[in-house]
Amino acid sequence: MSTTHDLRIPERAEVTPTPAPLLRVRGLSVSYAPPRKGTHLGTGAALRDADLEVRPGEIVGIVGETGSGKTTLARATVGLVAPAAGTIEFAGDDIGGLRGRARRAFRRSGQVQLVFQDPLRSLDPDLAVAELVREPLDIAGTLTRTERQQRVAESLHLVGLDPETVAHRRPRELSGGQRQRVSLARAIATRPRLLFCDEPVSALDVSNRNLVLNLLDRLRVELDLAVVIIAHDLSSLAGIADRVAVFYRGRIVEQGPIRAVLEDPAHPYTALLTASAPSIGHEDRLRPDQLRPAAGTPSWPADLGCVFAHRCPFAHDACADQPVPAVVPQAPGRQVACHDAVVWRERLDHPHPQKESA
Ligand SMILES: Nc1ncnc2c1ncn2[C@@H]1O[C@H](COP(=O)(O)OP(=O)(O)OP(=O)(O)O)[C@@H](O)[C@H]1O
Repeated sequence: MSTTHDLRIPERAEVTPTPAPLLRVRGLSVSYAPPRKGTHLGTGAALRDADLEVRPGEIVGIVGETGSGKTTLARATVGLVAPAAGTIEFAGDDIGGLRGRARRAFRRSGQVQLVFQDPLRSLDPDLAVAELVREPLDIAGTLTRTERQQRVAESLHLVGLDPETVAHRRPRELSGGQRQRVSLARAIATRPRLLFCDEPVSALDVSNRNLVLNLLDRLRVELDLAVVIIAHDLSSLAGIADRVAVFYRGRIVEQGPIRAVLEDPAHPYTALLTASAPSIGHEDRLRPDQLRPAAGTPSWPADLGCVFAHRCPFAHDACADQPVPAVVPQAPGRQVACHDAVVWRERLDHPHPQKESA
């Protein structure tokens, strides 16, 4: 039996004004392969029914395990893959619906840039740093030759590299941290308003990680950038992101202000992530073993109901076969997709009757 819980909280009397979103993604689904005959749109999609907003000057973290659809959201936003459903608005314009020449023109404008995961693979090994950073400006075609040269030098300075030292080097002649900075310089050369960084620090050692994360924080202020950081682990986002969206199997299962999400996760998967990362969360956080299904728990199909049901210790029949509400407002700025959002915690104190008698 399914139980429904009204998690809506009353409107607050005073609402702090927030700037209009720069990016507004609604019901976005992306499929790399056409849907199989007789199946609904979402089946097999890399991203399903995603809602996300990013405001100017904000850093939003997106976190989830490999293959959960994080990069797909970024690729759809920069126009590298067309949505199967849903809308993508950038600065009030519908960019998800752009096709052909219009889509290429938007990409060339460089207003939204994506820093790829692996600079060694994404940077052309035959080009020198100055050419790599200048290339997006050549493609945009809006600046003179002199302006482009100035912009290349400015962009390298902004990421902490000395143009004189690195301009003529090839990517293989740089350290991992320097290559990451060149990727960033290339991405900011067009002065984008929104930057997606795919795993910007996963290949770096701890000291370089902090340097690059601090650099992103500084760039967002100096260039009034909105930044989306894609990460595998919550801990690399904890000190830098304003908000976080948690992905699981192509769905956003929870999002909200990062501190609130880390300290009081409303989705069992987020709780499992925080429980598994001792450096974040708080003293009362749950233990991983409390958030894993007991032996003998049925293996739920993933496509019909909740994508996390097969790993969720609190799953019941409705989780297996009833669509999860896309968003359940639960607190200001927070959204969670779970049949039993928040109330699953009560089961920790009052175990399910079937389990007591087992
Ligand atoms: N070009 C592609 N063609 C076909 N399938 C793809 C393609 N790119 C990604 N996928 C599939 O789409 C799903 C989501 O992939 P995506 O790269 O968005 O995940 P991710 O969360 O970014 O993973 P990772 O952390 O490993 O980068 C995965 O099942 C992946 O195999």
